[in-house]
Amino acid sequence: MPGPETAAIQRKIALMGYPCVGKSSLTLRFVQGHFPDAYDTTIEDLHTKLFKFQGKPYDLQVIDTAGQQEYSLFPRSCALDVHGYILVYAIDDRKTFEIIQTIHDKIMENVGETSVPLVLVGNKLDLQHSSRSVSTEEGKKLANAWKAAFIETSAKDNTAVQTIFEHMLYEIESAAGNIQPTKKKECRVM
Ligand SMILES: Nc1nc2c(ncn2[C@@H]2O[C@H](COP(=O)(O)OP(=O)(O)OP(=O)(O)O)[C@@H](O)[C@H]2O)c(=O)[nH]1
Repeated sequence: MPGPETAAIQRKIALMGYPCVGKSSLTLRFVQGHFPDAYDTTIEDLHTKLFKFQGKPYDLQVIDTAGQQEYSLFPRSCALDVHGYILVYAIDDRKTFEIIQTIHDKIMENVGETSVPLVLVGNKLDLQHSSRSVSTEEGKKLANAWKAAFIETSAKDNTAVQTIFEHMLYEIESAAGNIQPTKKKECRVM
């Protein structure tokens, strides 16, 4: 006889960052497995995905936010019941990296907890040889200052996209005391 089914663990994750850094492309790559070929400005989308992490089933809700500029208001949907934040910049666009600090500060102001699970993502890694303008070291340093995980990805080439969400769940579950950190916290870079 089959055993009782394990209920999926529900976690809500928000992607934030300047417009055009690839938040929707990363989300669609992860949720639907493809790279959209047309750019479509996001108002705000909520996606769901069943995902297995460390042998456990997760029911993920992924909020793909409208891109935030310097003076954008903090999205209300990101203020409540969000377990972790994925902050995205594009490695070929310095402005998107500079603004990620402002977005980080707004998260801290609005969520009001000292420790918030965060993953910093440098997207568009496929452009690293032609037009990189933010170094890996700079990304790593910022993530260290925030005590966040760090990863460089390409939604286009499907480089390390799933790893973003594994890092996110690791940050969420270790902050909640549900898993033991395996080693002293450090950046995980692909
Ligand atoms: N080269 C490259 N282009 C990418 C990558 N990810 C996204 N893009 C392109 O960047 C543009 C913006 O992508 P989106 O995913 O719509 O960006 P977004 O951050 O969701 O944008 P907003 O909805 O305006 O906030 C599109 O033209 C994508 O094709 C990537 O990994 N590499």
